[in-house]
Amino acid sequence: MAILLGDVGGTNARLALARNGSIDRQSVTRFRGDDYASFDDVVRQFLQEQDQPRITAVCVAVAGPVSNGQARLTNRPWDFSEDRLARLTDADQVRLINDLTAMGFATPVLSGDGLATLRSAPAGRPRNGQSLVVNLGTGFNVCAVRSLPGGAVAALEAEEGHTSLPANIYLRLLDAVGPEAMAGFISTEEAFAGRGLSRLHAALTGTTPVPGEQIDRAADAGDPVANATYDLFTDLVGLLCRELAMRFMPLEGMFLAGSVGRSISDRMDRFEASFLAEPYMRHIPENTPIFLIRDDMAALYGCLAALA
Ligand SMILES: Nc1ncnc2c1ncn2[C@@H]1O[C@H](COP(=O)(O)OP(=O)(O)OP(=O)(O)O)[C@@H](O)[C@H]1O
Repeated sequence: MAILLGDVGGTNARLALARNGSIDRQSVTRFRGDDYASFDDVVRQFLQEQDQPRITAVCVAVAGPVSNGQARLTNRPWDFSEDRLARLTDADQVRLINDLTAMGFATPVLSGDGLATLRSAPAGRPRNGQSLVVNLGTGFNVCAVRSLPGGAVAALEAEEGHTSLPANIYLRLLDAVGPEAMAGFISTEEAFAGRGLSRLHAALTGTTPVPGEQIDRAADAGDPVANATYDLFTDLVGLLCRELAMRFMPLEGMFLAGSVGRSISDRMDRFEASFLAEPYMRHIPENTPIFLIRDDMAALYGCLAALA
């Protein structure tokens, strides 16, 4: 008997089994979305690889909006339904949740190697039980988290990636890339997900977009334009996180996540300079610690917590 857990992003899907209240690490498997026509195919293949265990419950985190037991990935044409998953797995209990909501549910259990402190805040700072997960991956989104009595948390759904860019970020980008290239930077997600980093690099080099991991490798190898792209991108992430700090007041911490989020973690001096640049109400970002979620399984922990 096992619980089936899933974390489905625009690029990757991770599946795992949980037994006796904890995730079986051996079972965690990553599937590339491009290799499958549907999520049902991924589930079938995973269960076959795991010798068809009896599934009692399912929770799948999806990178897209969820309502009435249905969900659709924002960055891949896959749809999900609790009823269909129940039929496919024979489980009695099936729950679909947003992937950032899952990350929010995971925040209380992340520790050790799974979490790095990128920026400390004063120990005696005011506390308010609020934190925020900020994911920069194939997509962009946030999850506001509030502690509840007894160690539980409330994790709020949002579609922050589909908000308009703040004016200060828009103007910095306009200055760097010119009006023609600005047409692509229409929303927060278009600027801050992986394709935003790629688009920025393409605009600065005058070439076609390449994946973020390629820009990251070029920057590590000392390529000047890749480094200039990362410097500007990190400045912009700092400005955006200042906006998010004002909107959500996450005095317990802001948790950066996603492959793109992880790739800026060695540029925290630049991040901090723009995070704290605005003098008005600076005490709020100053009192906000910044963490990096390094654990690839974070959303899976959140799925398990969501079934509890
Ligand atoms: N080292 C890296 N540096 C910069 N960008 C990267 C790096 N590795 C992967 N990416 C980019 O990150 C994005 C994938 O993000 P992630 O690995 O967090 O996947 P995901 O879980 O599928 O995303 P999401 O949950 O947002 O849909 C792609 O745009 C990819 O090109």
